[in-house]
Amino acid sequence: MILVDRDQMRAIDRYAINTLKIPSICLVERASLAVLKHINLNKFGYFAVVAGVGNNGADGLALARNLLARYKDVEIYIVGDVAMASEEFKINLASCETLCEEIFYVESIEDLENMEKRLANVNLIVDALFGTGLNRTVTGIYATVISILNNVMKYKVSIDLPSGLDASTGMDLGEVVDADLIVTLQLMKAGIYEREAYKKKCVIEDIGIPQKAIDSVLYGLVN
Ligand SMILES: NC(=O)C1=CN([C@@H]2O[C@H](COP(=O)(O)OP(=O)(O)OC[C@H]3O[C@@H](n4cnc5c(N)ncnc54)[C@H](O)[C@@H]3O)[C@@H](O)[C@H]2O)[C@@H](O)CC1
Ligand SMILES: [K+]
Repeated sequence: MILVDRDQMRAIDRYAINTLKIPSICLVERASLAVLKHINLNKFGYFAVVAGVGNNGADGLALARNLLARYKDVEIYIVGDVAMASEEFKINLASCETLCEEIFYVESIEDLENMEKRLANVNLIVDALFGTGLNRTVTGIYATVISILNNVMKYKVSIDLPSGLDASTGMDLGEVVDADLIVTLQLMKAGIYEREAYKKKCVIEDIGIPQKAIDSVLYGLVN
């Protein structure tokens, strides 16, 4: 099995997007469908997607949109400054706004309390706060959100990485989402593999990044 650290995975993403000209939004869509594949829609009908404003959040919003397209109940919680969001996030948010009545921007203590209360009603929480972009300790509102997710005792699916886990070392960067299932994208992250508890809950899903991107970044192969 190929293991990649944070920098390697991000370089592979960049190679696929910049050199192989695969639109980033297509990778995000593939990521969302890869996660959807692992959700039992007969068992779960009421979802919360908790999203940061990077591309992990974009994956989460694309998943929310795909769940909404299947007439599922979805509440969306956004943590972070939307003005600073990635393009892929903004595109998916615009679509979610047309489909979903329940988009909550989590900024204040009242917002956190409201989120905690409402999460008691959902069946499944999607963790789309941080993926490979996480590069420092989780503090402040993000740490509180992760504590709430862990306290509500609902089934949790993390996209790419449990938010708070260092993709390279497997160290906890503060609070970490206690995921029931991790759908990691394209390649196994060294940080997940390091931690038995996470590794055994993790599946790897192809999102269409060509082998050429992997060979080029990991082995310096170019043709
Ligand atoms: N186009 C792409 O690059 C792709 C990205 N994908 C998804 O996007 C993820 C990477 O996305 P991003 O690079 O946007 O990053 P993330 O969405 O993982 O994180 C968002 C941002 O949070 C900030 N951040 C880091 N540590 C923080 C902390 N402790 N507290 C607060 N903010 C913090 C960083 O500025 C980072 O860019 C992957 O894990 C994967 O889920 C996939 O959809 C495949 C394609
Ligand atoms: K995540």
